[in-house]
Amino acid sequence: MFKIQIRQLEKQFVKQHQYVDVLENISIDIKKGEFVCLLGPSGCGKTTLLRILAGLEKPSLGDISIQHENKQNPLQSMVFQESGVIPWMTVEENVSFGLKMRHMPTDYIHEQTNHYLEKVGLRRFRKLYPKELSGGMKQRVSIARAFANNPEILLMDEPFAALDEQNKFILQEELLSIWQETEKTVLFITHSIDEALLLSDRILLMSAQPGKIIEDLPIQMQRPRSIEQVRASEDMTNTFLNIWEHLHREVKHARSANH
Ligand SMILES: Nc1ncnc2c1ncn2[C@@H]1O[C@H](COP(=O)(O)OP(=O)(O)OP(=O)(O)O)[C@@H](O)[C@H]1O
Repeated sequence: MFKIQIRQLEKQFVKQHQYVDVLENISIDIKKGEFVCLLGPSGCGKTTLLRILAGLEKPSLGDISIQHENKQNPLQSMVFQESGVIPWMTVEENVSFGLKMRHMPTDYIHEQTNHYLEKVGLRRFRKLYPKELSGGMKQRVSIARAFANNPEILLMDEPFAALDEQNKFILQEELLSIWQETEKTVLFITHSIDEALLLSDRILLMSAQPGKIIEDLPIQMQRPRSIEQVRASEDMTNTFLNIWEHLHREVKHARSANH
């Protein structure tokens, strides 16, 4: 059963009075509970694809469908690179915001909020405001809020890109632990090959603009994975090099097309 189906999706934008093809012939099937990473050169349309799935942009052509199993749940939640926390709300209020907006029962809001604050290690900091938090803590708030809202799918746009390496590893582990518990379907954009190898069931590689899916790589290494295991595995090293060469080629191709 596919949770997300994308069929022959195309997207054009008008830039300086000209049509620009940003996404071309994108067809993707994502199973329920899959963790899929999108990896591709800068400007290839990853964020545009996520924004289309979030309902923030319309496709120029093609179809998307997200299976809405429980109509009480929101269809999707999005987590951005820059923290999407609301500055005048405490940590706790930020996490419970979506649930309150949907008028969920008070007990359920408390339960969900406490559970996810615990999962991301923020229970002690529940009364703090975003200006009192580090970058890593703010991203934890965003992740807790996204999962607490119990969406059908999670869309994550480079959520850890601005974090230092240590914080990144800790948040990746926390995210995987929550994902395994909730069995949510996740579509995750990253520029980091290591991150994609650590997190993914599948990596979708995109070409330079106009963005097309040019490889669909299953990552079969057993979980839980640590970055040390990923680096020590010969299979993963080969996949890393394959992706690296692909990105290198695409970036060169994009540069020569621009000159
Ligand atoms: N609203 C818009 N109007 C016009 N052009 C846009 C708009 N949004 C995005 N674009 C263009 O579409 C292309 C793809 O942008 P997008 O942000 O989706 O790429 P990306 O792969 O996510 O890039 P990065 O990895 O650098 O974040 C870029 O050339 C961008 O300038």
